[in-house]
Formats: sequence, structure tokens, C-alpha cells
Amino acid sequence: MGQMSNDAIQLRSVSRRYGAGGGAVTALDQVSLAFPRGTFTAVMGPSGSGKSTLLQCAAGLDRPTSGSVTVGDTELTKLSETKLTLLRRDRIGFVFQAFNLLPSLTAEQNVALPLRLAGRRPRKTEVREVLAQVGLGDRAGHRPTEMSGGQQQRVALARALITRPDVLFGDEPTGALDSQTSREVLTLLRGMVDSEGQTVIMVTHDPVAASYADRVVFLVDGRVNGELIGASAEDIAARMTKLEAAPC
Ligand SMILES: Nc1ncnc2c1ncn2[C@@H]1O[C@H](COP(=O)(O)OP(=O)(O)OP(=O)(O)O)[C@@H](O)[C@H]1O
Repeated sequence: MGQMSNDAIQLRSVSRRYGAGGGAVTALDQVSLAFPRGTFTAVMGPSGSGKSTLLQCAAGLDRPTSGSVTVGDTELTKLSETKLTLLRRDRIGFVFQAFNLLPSLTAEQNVALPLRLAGRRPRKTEVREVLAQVGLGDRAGHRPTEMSGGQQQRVALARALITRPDVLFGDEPTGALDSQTSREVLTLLRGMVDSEGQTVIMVTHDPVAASYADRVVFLVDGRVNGELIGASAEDIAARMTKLEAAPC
């Protein structure tokens, strides 16, 4: 067996504590998880269970208090701030509930931004290609205010994908969308996993959104509380109801 891992991301005993002394909060408590390449994982759990913290630590946006995070063969926890910034820029994509597009820029300019920030002059064809990939080939010249919520989120998705990241993270990427538009964005994500082998990790409160994933990981009080594979929205909703009703 070689050393090359089949996992896009690995968390080993990751803990993240905020504050110190009596007021300290343990947002993540010894979480160990692997995310195989080319799979779609949803992370769910009650409010305050550590979902966003997990995503931020896995994406190198936050540093664990202890434990290690590995992207491919690179251990994030050992990197300097500069190297971590470069790794995030080159190998990680992120989409949020708020689309965070720059209002004065067109779709095309928003999508090209990560390449410009990396000091590269984007080729028009590569920008058009990724816009076409999210179904917006005909909207390249539109500004965010000229687009629907779903279209704006697809621009944000294209912007996250332009660097061809190893892993695409979503923190409630469909949280601001109506159910029809959510479905379009989720179908797009599903398609990227199935046809491009993209690895996707998404935090969501929505059992329907989570049902698009291959696997749903449940967090409770900063710990992994089990998972479901290939589950229906009904099964996921039932599990969530049980978790939320559990005594603290
Ligand atoms: N910067 C911070 N400083 C102090 N405590 C924090 C900070 N960020 C998160 N926490 C605490 O860590 C715990 C986990 O927070 P986190 O945001 O990861 O949960 P979540 O599951 O994403 O919640 P939600 O579903 O409500 O967004 C919570 O108790 C939260 O109050």
C-alpha cells in the first residue's frame, strides 16, 4: 500500500475550544472524520453543535486547538499562515449562505477574481467554461442585482470552482434560496461529484438538501453522533428530530 491517501480531507482528534477558564466553550471535541475523494458529505446537527467550526477547521479557515487536519497529503496544522493562505487559495473552494459577490462586477469578473488575486490573468475561455458548467453561459455580463438568488449562488459556485479545488465546502449554500432554486443548486453539486469526481462537504439544516449527499454526518455537542449513508430526506429528518429532542 502506498502513502497516497484516498481521502480528500482527514480530521484526526480535532478539538476546538473558544476562550479559557470557566467560560470556555468546546465547539469540537476530538472529532475524527475522513472525507473520501469524489464523495458528497452533508454535516448536520442541532444549533451550536459545532458544524460551522468543523467546516472552518477542515477548510483551513480556523485552527484546531488540538488534533490534525490533512488535505491530500498536506497537514494543515503544520503550515505557516502564509502557506495556509496559499493552500486555501489553490486547493479549497468555499460557498456561503450569503453569496458574497461584488455588486459592481459582472458574473464573469466575479468568477475571475480568485485567479486575479492569485496574480494570474484569467483566460476568457476558462471563465466562460466554468460559467457554462453552472448553467450561466449566457449571463457572463450580468451584475449580481440583475440575477435571481439561484443565479447568484451559481456564480458564487463558479467562482469557488475556477481554481479547480480539491474540496468544495458549503456552509448552508442553499439557506437563502427557495426550495425550487435550492434543488437546482443541489442538483448541480450532485452532478459535479458524479461527473467530475469533485469532493463536496456541506453544512445544512435542511434534510432535503442533505438527502443529495452520499453520507450525512451528525454532530451533537461537538462530537460525531453517527452517520447515515444514502438516506432519504424523511430518514434524515427523523434522525434530526430525535437528536434535537435528546436531553442535554
Ligand atoms: N468565535 C467564537 N467564540 C466563542 N464561541 C464560539 C465562537 N464560534 C463558535 N462558538 C461556540 O462554539 C459552539 C459551536 O458553534 P458553531 O457555530 O460551530 O455551531 P453550529 O452547529 O454551526 O451552529 P448553528 O447551526 O447555530 O450555525 C457554540 O456553542 C458557539 O457558541
